[in-house]
Amino acid sequence: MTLWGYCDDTGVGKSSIVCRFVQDHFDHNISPTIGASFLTKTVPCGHELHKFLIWDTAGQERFHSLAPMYYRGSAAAVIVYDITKLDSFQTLKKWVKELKEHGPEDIVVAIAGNKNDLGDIREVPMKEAKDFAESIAAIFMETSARNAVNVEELFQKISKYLDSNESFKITRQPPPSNKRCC
Ligand SMILES: Nc1nc2c(ncn2[C@@H]2O[C@H](COP(=O)(O)OP(=O)(O)OP(=O)(O)O)[C@@H](O)[C@H]2O)c(=O)[nH]1
Repeated sequence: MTLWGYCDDTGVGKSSIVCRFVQDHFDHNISPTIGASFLTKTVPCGHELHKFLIWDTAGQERFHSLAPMYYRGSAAAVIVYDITKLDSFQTLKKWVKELKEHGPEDIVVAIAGNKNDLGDIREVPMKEAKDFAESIAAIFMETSARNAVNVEELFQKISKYLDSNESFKITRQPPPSNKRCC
């Protein structure tokens, strides 16, 4: 799975979403990603465990050319924009186009409108983003890594979607006896 998104000034919150998902933690002073970070998390899904192998890619423009290295081998891609930055939503559309043209044919696309705790300075209406996601058959959720809103749910939704699709590539592991694991 690959996460990416881009915003001119501060980041859209990709690393913060992954940090919330993997460690249930939010760092106000998180550093910009250089290149990409790799993290894993195993979550229960029905009677199985799903192991997420996550590439958190850098949003800065100088790293854009590296993106194909990460999405080419991915079963799913989460494209993140910042609901308070219209330009990040416009950039998301460019990434969707690139993914459709150069990404794996069956890649699952999820769109996350992050920072929804900042709704009072919102620039991207939720309906516009939802309609766009529907038009490309993508999963859509507004999230807040800061307030832990919809982050777990986003990954659960992707997990369920991939589970219902025979061609998914997330590693399956046998569940341990009576034990939940993360
Ligand atoms: N209010 C609010 N701020 C957030 C949220 N998520 C991230 N941030 C802040 O946004 C800034 C950028 O977050 P990052 O997680 O580094 O963003 P990124 O997309 O990984 O950035 P790059 O690594 O540069 O691509 C940081 O100051 C975070 O604290 C959120 O849900 N709400």
